[in-house]
Amino acid sequence: MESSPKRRRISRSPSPTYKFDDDDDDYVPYVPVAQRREAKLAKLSSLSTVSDRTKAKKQLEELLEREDAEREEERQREKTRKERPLLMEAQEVHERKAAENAKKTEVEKEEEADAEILAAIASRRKLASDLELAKGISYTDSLKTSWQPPKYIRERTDEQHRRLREKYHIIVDGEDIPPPIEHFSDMKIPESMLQFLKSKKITTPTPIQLQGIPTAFAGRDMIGIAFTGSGKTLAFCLPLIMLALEEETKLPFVRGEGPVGVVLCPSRELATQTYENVLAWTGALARDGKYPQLNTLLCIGGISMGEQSHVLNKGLHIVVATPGRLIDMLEKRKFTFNNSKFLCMDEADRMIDLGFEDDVRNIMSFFKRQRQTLLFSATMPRKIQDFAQQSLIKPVLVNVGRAGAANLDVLQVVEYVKQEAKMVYLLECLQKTAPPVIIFSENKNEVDDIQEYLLLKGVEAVAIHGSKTQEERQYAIKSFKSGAKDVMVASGVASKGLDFNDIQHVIIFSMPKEIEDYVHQIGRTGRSGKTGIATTFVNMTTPEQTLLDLKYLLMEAGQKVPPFLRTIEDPRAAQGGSLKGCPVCGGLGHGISNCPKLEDAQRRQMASHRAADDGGGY
Ligand SMILES: Nc1ncnc2c1ncn2[C@@H]1O[C@H](COP(=O)(O)OP(=O)(O)OP(=O)(O)O)[C@@H](O)[C@H]1O
Repeated sequence: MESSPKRRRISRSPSPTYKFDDDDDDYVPYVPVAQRREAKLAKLSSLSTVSDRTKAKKQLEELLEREDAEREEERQREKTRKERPLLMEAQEVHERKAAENAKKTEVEKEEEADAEILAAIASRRKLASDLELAKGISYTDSLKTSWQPPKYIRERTDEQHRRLREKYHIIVDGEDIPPPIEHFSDMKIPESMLQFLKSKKITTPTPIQLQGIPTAFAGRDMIGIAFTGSGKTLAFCLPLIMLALEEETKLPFVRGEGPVGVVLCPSRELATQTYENVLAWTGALARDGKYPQLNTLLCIGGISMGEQSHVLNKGLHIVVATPGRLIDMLEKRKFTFNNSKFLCMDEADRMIDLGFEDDVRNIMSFFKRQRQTLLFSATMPRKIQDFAQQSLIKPVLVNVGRAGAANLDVLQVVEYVKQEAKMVYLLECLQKTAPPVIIFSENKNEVDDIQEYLLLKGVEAVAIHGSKTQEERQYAIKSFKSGAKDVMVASGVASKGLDFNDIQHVIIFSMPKEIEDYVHQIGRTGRSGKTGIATTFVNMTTPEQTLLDLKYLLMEAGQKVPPFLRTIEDPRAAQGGSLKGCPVCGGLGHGISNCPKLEDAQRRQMASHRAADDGGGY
């Protein structure tokens, strides 16, 4: 007969982690109470003297009485537990919680509510491709590249890297962060590229470049946050160009092959601008004669792909795109991402924002191998950072200045101007500086009205907004960039990330509701180390919360706060609430529960659900 499993010893060499031996040394078998009593009595009878036996018997009786009393108590507790209705228990929990809550300060309550909303947002699906999500694929290591910093930089201590970052106000987070590099020449960039950058007055890396370029060259996923106009475009394009160069040099691309990577932008204008930069930089390399020509495709709505068929007829290295057209091209298999390994999202917060999220996921599904993913923006609220972090592999966060903070090279002036006086005052305002000037309005009709008014007054103005045709938008940008037109009137959406030379003055005709948009708009001036002015009109129609965000932003940037803004009270301060920045939009004047960005996002989401229900979709 087989021996009882309890007694069986498994005779194999012991594993270091698992114990197959059931004969545990610490094992204490259960002995019933009656048996224990008998054992104790037996022990008692073995005592030699009568007095010893009497004393021990008394002790034993006391012990047994105590044990009986304890058991009876436990039985009673169990009985009441079973008999008490669940509702009563729930009521008690509720009362206990209410009492605890009453003890909490307003700050704690607000923090708890914020944490709950954040947790709800964070529970969204991971930003990974549908394929990866479905198959449960997740990579654990960053992409390997052959690049490494020069030996003398590799030999520096962590403390030296830390001091350098501190000098440039760079905050980093992540594992094994590549070192910051203060000179382009130490980044192992081809000489012809260095010369070209020099000819464009780009001689020393900006803070986001000196930490961001080595990070990306090292193959690391990254979240890059830096002020408007601080040179983010070079920080993400250069790594892609170098990667493409390496691949092309190893084995030249032929028709149907490529691209190596893609830069995704939220607007056609921004994509066009980035594309032009990539063309200039790759052109500079090819002119050198030592490097091959890299081919770049601009993939945006509103332009005919036929125009670019010459690019598709060759091997393709880089694609700069907006999401919609890119998905269309990938679905039509004009090219594939089968061998692509680099994805960068410019203005990533906008891109990940509700609405674009599914497009991004869809685009990721076309990648067939591990990729390096970079996210860049001037404003990157904590919500997006948290969400994005889960989608990247060992990401490095490079943050230059508080996410969402304004560029300190912009002098911010806020003026109270009555609605009906705005147009007339605008003319006066235009006298403050020489052109070029950009005027922003949140409303397309207002953009048209302002342009018409300025044209009537003899001001050379062009206008750009979402309802203009692609030709009209291109004409406006071209004539403004070339200096043929002095003033550009633009809707907020069209403004993000556009880099115009030496804008002297930004006039915000209608203050955007979301403070992030304000930061992007004033960021069209004060670029690449130059200073600029931003004048913003506010009045009774501006929501008080927006004014509060503005007040705090001005205070943070050390700007003058006009008296009418100074008088606006923060309700959170009155309630003793917290004055931290909103984790969703970065605004300093409100908490998450009344964030305008969240409201807008929810509205957009509901609208898209409605459209989908109607069989529409977007
Ligand atoms: N290292 C540098 N030194 C001087 N100028 C630079 C440097 N890097 C970039 N620039 C210039 O600074 C300007 C702004 O750069 P870029 O458009 O990349 O800024 P950005 O950070 O992307 O801004 P935004 O957030 O508004 O998109 C460009 O005209 C660019 O040529």
